[in-house]
Amino acid sequence: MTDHPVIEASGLGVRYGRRRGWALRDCSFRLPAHRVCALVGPNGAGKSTLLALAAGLLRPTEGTVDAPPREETAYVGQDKPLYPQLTVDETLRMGRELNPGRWDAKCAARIVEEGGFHGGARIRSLSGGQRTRVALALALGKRPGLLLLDEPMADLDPLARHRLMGLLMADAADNGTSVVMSSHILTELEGACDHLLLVDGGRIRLSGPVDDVVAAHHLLTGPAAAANDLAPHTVVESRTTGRQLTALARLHGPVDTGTWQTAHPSLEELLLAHLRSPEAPALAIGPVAAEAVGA
Ligand SMILES: Nc1ncnc2c1ncn2[C@@H]1O[C@H](COP(=O)(O)OP(=O)(O)OP(=O)(O)O)[C@@H](O)[C@H]1O
Repeated sequence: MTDHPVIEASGLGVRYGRRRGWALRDCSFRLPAHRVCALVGPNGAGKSTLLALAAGLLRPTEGTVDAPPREETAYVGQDKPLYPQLTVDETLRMGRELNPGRWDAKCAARIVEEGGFHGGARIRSLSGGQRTRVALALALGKRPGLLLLDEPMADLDPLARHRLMGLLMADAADNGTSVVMSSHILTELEGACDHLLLVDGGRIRLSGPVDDVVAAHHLLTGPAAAANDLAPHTVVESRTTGRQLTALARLHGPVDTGTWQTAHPSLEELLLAHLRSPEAPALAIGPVAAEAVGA
């Protein structure tokens, strides 16, 4: 495993037309190769835009993005474009013909077989979740170095999602695939992803290895009257219930453990706190271009 980046962006910005605002602005980050990166953010944050840039489907309005060439990249967007008149088997055959020399027929067939539908079924007769499965089979069958997934599991039932996620992660680990996956299902990301990119309002809010980002935050619980104690720290979010205050913070020195109970947040707690506090200072851990680094 090496730490060279699979995607590197510098001052990246996208505007969909002159009269529109910036969908992405001043985004600088490095995503390490051979890792699974979670791309998180509210609706309209810029996640799909970022994935389309990495896939080479969109050109930046400003800045640069370096990513592997298209033949080494598989991209599964939200609107999985399959040919409705083809059967599942014909679709996989097309995958093989389009990817000579690298097509992994076994892997693609396994993903489809787990769905329990017939290879002779026409794509148009499949449900949304079943089509997602075929799109993922096409993407993984390509044996990509970089797999870009835009909310891949959104229309799968919980069991199918759980199984497919397991298969995807095992396959990525076995083959050293770099994965970037956007998702709104925060619980799904915990344990599955080792790198994090949180985007909000077109800007990078958090970036770095998941463990390091979590370790950089503390959940503090203490008396509301002692709120001033938190002044030296970066408070992402604080809430008061009666006389008790709970805060998610990045500490810049010791806290009085006689007054404050401290614990590390779960990834979900951390992400929710940042999503509720879009004005909190950004944090970048690891090698990134200087402009992405915040408090
Ligand atoms: N083709 C387009 N033309 C014009 N504006 C667009 C286009 N695609 C995206 N946008 C705008 O760019 C911004 C970012 O959209 P994007 O789809 O990247 O967000 P997202 O984080 O993927 O959202 P979601 O979670 O809802 O999928 C939004 O304000 C959106 O309206």
